[in-house]
Amino acid sequence: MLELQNICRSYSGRQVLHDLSFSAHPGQLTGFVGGNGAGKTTTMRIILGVLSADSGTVRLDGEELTGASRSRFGYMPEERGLYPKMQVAEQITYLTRLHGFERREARTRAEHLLERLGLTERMNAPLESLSLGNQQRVQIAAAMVHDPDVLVLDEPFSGLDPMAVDVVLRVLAEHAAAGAVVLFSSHQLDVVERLCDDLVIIGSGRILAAGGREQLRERHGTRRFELITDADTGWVRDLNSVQVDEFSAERVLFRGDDAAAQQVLQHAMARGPVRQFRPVLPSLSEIFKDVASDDYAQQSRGQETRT
Ligand SMILES: Nc1ncnc2c1ncn2[C@@H]1O[C@H](COP(=O)(O)OP(=O)(O)OP(=O)(O)O)[C@@H](O)[C@H]1O
Repeated sequence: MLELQNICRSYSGRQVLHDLSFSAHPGQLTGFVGGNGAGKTTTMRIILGVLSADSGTVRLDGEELTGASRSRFGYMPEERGLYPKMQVAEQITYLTRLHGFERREARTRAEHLLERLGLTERMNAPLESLSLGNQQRVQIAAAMVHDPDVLVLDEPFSGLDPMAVDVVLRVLAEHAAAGAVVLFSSHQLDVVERLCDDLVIIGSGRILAAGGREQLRERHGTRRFELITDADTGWVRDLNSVQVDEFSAERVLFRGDDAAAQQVLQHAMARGPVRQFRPVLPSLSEIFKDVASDDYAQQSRGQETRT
C-alpha cells in the first residue's frame, strides 16, 4: 500500500499542500481528482521523489521510500518527454534497457506492451508522426514497461478518444489486477467515474474526500429516491416532507428521509401500480461538484476576509 502522511509543501513561502494524507491500494485503480491548481502534480512529484515535501512521509508497504524502492515506480509526468524523431518501438526498447533488461528481452517487452496499447501498426514510425492520442499511449508504455509495483500517471486520459480510453483503461486495470498500485490524476470525472475503484478528491491542497467509489457515494451527497408509476405523480410535489428535484408526469425524483420515502411509496401504491421505486445514489461527478464547490466557497470567503 502506498501511504502519504501529513505532506506539506510550499513554493516561495506559499503553502500549496496542507497536511495531505491518503493511501492507494495494490490491485485497485485510484483516481486522483481536483480542479486546476489543486495540487495533484505537486503531490505526484513528491510521491516520485522528483520534488521533496517540506514535511510528512511517503511509505510503501510501511517502509519510507528510498531511491532503490522508487526504481520500482513508473511515472508518466504531465510534461511528456520522449524523443520525437525516434521510432516508437526503438524508443520503448531503449527505455526498457535503462531499467536493466538486455536488448532482446527489452524489445520483446516493448513490442508486447505496445501491442496491448493498440500500437502494433505504428511501432516502426517516428513518435512525432503519430497522432497526439497515440503519442499519449506511447508515453503510457514508457511509464510501465518495467512492470512497476507503483504506477503514477498524470492525466493519462487527456486527449484520448473514447475507444483509446477503453484500451488504456484495460491495460491499467490489468496492471492493477496483477498487484500494482495504480494512481492517476484526471479532470475527466465521467472517465474517473467509470474507471476507478478508489477516489481521492483534492481541493486547494487539502484532501476533501477519499475512499471506495461506493463508499463515497453512500457517505457524500444527497441520497434521492426515484418513483415511476402508471399514474400521475404530481401529488408528490404537494408533500412537505420531501423535496422534488425532477418531475415528469409518471416519474419523480425526490429527496427526503427514509420514513418520508416509505410514505411516498405507500401513497403511490394506493393510487395504482408502481413500476419502480429505488434509492438513487449521487454520481461521483455530483459528489465532486458538492465537495469542490464547498471548498471553492471557503476559498472565496477566505479571500474576502483577507481583502
Ligand atoms: N514550480 C512552482 N513554483 C511556484 N508555484 C507552483 C509551482 N508548481 C506549482 N505551483 C503552484 O502550486 C499549486 C498546485 O499546483 P499543481 O500543479 O500541483 O496543481 P494541479 O492540481 O496539478 O493543477 P492542474 O490540474 O492545473 O495541472 C498551484 O497554485 C500552482 O500555481
